[in-house]
Amino acid sequence: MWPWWCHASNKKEMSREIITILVTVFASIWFLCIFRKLRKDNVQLPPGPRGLPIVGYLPFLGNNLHHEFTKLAQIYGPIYKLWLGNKLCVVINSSSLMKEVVRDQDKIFGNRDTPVATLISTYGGTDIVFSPYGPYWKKMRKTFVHEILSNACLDSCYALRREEVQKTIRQVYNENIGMAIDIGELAFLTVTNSVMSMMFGETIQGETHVVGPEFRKVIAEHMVVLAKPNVTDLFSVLAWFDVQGMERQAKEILQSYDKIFNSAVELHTSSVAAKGVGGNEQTKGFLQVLLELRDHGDSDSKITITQIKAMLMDIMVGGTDIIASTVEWVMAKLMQHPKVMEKVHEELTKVVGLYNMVEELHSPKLHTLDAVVKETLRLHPVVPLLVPRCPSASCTVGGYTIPKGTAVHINVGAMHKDPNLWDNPLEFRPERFLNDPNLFDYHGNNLQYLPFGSGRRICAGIPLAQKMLMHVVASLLHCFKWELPPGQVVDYSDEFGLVIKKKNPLVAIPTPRLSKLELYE
Ligand code: HEM
Repeated sequence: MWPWWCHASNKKEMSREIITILVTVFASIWFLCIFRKLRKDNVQLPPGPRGLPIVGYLPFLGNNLHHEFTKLAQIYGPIYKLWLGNKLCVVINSSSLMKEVVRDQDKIFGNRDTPVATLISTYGGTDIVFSPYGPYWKKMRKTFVHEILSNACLDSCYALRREEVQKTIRQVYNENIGMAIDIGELAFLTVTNSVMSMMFGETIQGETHVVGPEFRKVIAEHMVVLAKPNVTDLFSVLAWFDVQGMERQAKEILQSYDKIFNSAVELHTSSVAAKGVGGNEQTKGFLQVLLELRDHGDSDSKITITQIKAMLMDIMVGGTDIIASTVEWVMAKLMQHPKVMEKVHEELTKVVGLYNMVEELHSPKLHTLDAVVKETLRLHPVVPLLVPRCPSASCTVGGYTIPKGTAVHINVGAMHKDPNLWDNPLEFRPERFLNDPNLFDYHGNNLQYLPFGSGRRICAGIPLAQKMLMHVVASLLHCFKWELPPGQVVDYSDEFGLVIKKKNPLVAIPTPRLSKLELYE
């Protein structure tokens, strides 16, 4: 049940609740007006559960939105609607209807449905994920893809992420052999440190320990704010009131990010001033690349400091928890399927060799591991409802009207388990990705498999995500054998949030696997 219906514990909260009640009365009148208007206009909305007056289906949803949406799909079919407060939500569950949204009408569905706290915490929605479709978004995305995720930039930062993966391997070897460790936490630290290292580059490396722990705390708080439902978004007349205090929280988070980014910019500027731009031979981080565009870019590529910070924030949010959770799911799947684990180990021995460490250049040859990662993302897509879209004009999907401004959830999680598309959909069978390796990739072309979304708003970070995911998983598996602690079984319960995580962390015991122990040093 939703936390904001809880009783008030002090005067301030009581007055908030009185305001809420008053405003809810206005909201219900407003809701009835909309409802009448839709009827009068003869708009045919998709079917869906009725819910209660005023609050709609809100009290019945529970916390695990992705499971609830999939259950409702079994009752109401490939497209259905729900009223959450006076917000109309539509859930799309089939591949053919997803095509209508992300391909046939991709431009109309190019906007996001952005909650108010999200808008505040992302520099007013000026980042890539939440900015509306248009010239501003195009420029931000182009800068990100061409400047940050270009092969040249990613190759030049390889040494930085490689160093972080090796640090993890060293740490596990020196401190954790024979001991149970939390794989999700290990992956999160590795990935966050790699991303921070690439972001700030060698110029301020060594100083990142100053911002490291603080950064991790802010990201964790931000994830909560991005995922938590806010009553203000569901009753538009509440827009003036911060009933749950989430807008205040979002402002605080933004201030924390800003403090960290400002100190990184200062460190960078003083380091460049000390060494001189020409004399600086060190690897450039993303921040330096972007600051150079701010200072020396032409009218097309010039970028403001706020845009830089918003972009860095997307990299932190997109590049840390999502990759770390995927690593944990992959490891969980392998722990439960020892025969597949054996095949992956055989492949690593053959391609990499027990006298070598894994390098990113090995990834294209690790076909079995690639299939394991793909199959894991089919069964456990970490962003199963994608990032909600919002049509910029009223349109038709599956013969039903989707009014302008509706929040549209694309239920990739349900589609990935559709028995009409997949044989034995609930079984873990990586070989389905091995038969024809070109049939499924991460680029959203095959509308049967969309872990990174599809269309214009597809994940912008795929090249980096793919590199890091394969390198981290392959390194953990190549360097160690992993076993569950005695008596433990892998459990697959999950928790809804911006990223779907394992509810109970995967804990496993490593033993060394390499033939040359110096490699661990
Ligand atoms: C396993 C890793 C990842 C997964 C599964 C993933 C998944 C997704 C999904 C499902 C979306 C929404 C797509 C849609 O609405 O169609 C998205 C958007 C996005 N992702 Fe990722 N992501 C990952 C890693 C990353 C990384 C590493 C970065 C950045 C370095 C990143 C940056 C972004 C950005 C900027 C967007 C917004 C794109 C836009 O709106 O134009 N992601 N991601």
